[in-house]
Amino acid sequence: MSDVPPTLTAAITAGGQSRRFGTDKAAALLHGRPLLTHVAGALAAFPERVLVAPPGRYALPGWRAVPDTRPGEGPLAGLEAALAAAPPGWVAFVGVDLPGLTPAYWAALVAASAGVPPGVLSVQALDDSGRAQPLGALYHTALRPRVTALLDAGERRLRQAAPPEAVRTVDLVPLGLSPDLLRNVNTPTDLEQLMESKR
Ligand SMILES: Nc1nc2c(ncn2[C@@H]2O[C@H](COP(=O)(O)OP(=O)(O)OP(=O)(O)O)[C@@H](O)[C@H]2O)c(=O)[nH]1
Ligand SMILES: [Mg+2]
Repeated sequence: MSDVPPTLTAAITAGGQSRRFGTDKAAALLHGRPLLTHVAGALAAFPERVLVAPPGRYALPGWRAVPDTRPGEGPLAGLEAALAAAPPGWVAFVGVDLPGLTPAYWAALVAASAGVPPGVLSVQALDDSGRAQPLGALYHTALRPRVTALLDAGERRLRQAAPPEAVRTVDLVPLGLSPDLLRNVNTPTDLEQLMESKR
């Protein structure tokens, strides 16, 4: 069965506390729709869709709810749960606070994952300062033992999930995509600024 393409999985990590936002930012409205709905909409074409969140917190039709392996331990722990829940292959991993990501953004990352050497286990877009973005990125399920070992050792930074040599970066600009897509919402002010910029 080695000629069957591996399954693409979309995973939204939504187990955060929104401390900086003040209320649950997944439910905050942008252009009349919750941030969670924006994020999910961009990933609707993925054949597998999982939502890593506390049981019962959100109802997202078409998405399989998966509990955290380590509740409250942050997005790196959310990635561990996502990689455990996904069939072997690439996982598009995103938070609730990246409402600007589009199907074209994800298609660019998926295209960049095709034919990478076996050592490449993550595909990450470059932001407007040229830094690879670990949230809103692809991770291969082969990273799962590494992520578990990192968490066991006390690491909590998502950026550590893949070592630099295992990351394929994607420059969005030559693809006609704006790094502005990566603007994320941590505070109410961040959301207000997104509302002012047109979609
Ligand atoms: N599954 C899971 N997701 C998490 C966890 N902590 C944060 N996230 C998610 O990771 C994404 C980015 O995290 P943050 O921007 O730090 O969100 P947050 O932790 O809710 O907000 P702050 O409390 O302000 O840091 C969001 O989608 C969060 O819901 C967690 O423990 N488990
Ligand atoms: Mg946080």
